Amino acid sequence: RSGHVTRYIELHVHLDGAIRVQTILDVAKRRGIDLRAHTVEEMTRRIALEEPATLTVFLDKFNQYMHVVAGDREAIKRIAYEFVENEAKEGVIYVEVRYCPHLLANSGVEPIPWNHDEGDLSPDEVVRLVNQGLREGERAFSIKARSILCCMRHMPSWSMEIVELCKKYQHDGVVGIDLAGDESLNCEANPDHRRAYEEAERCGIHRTVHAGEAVEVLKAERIGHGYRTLEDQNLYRKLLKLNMHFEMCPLSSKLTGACHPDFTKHPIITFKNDKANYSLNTDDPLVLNSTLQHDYSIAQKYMGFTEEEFKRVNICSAQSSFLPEKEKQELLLKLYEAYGMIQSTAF
Ligand SMILES: O=c1[nH]cnc2c1ncn2[C@@H]1O[C@H](CO)[C@@H](O)[C@H]1O
Repeated sequence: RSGHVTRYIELHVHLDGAIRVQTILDVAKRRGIDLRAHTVEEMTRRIALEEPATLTVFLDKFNQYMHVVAGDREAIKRIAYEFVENEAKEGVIYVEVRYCPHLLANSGVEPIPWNHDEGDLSPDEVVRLVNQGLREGERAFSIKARSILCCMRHMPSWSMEIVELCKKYQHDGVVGIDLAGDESLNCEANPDHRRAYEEAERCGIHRTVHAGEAVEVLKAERIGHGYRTLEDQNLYRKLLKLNMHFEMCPLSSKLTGACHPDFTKHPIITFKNDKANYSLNTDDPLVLNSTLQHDYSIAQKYMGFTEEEFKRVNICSAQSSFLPEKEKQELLLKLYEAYGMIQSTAF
């Protein structure tokens, strides 16, 4: 992409949807797991979604590889570390990465996911391993990484445990809670999810939710995607007035079938024209076989984005990040400097 913006913030990306294919192959080999795919190309073809499908088909792709890394301490830490390296290479200076600790554990989780036998890796230790990987990555690549823990729509019984983990690690890398998974399961009002979000609010844990209806019920501060809020103009106007932040993922919205595949008619264009508060994100670069650069070039090529709008988007992202106020101001200052909006304070 031609242009000047080279410093980014990413707020909506799934750690388990952002693993390197080579890492999956390496871990499978070490653990003696037969993947029936031996090269990065073969494995990528197996995982990647290339044509528009449904969210259900999209989420099914995780079945191709999650069993390889789940329950494996070394793999989980490595994934987190390499994730930070990937983000740094893309020019990201601050990222909030999300995942569900229960989906990577093999003990203290009911049911144990991915048909694994019971082991001894608990969701709590998963969070510690991810934190370690992220922290080492931060030091090695000089960027900042925080995490968001995901409740899963189909597993309301995990949600209270997730919020307890958010509380436990609130001052140790975890900045928020999310509700992810298949949106055809219409379950914002599920009492377990609801109780978890109430507890999050009570304890000052920041809240984002995949899908927009959830603002009132779950007291979300940000909305994952939310393209369809445009279909309800009253809701959309209300959210604009509230300065609600929308985490937009261009390529993902097409391939998960959330939006019409014609990017030139994409809802993001309306959000842009209305100068809404939103970010541009990859969502799941592994499953989409994509990069943040690719999402930005889609926005530039098909949605009429200018460098000015890219700057505004990243400033909105920093402002809507889940960082404490002081760190948020530091991050904003970095962006203003990178975008030539103030004189560098370095000298
Ligand atoms: O675009 C998405 N919409 C909803 N759920 C998702 C999406 N991408 C990934 N996940 C789900 O979130 C879990 C935790 O990271 C993933 O395991 C996947 O099941």
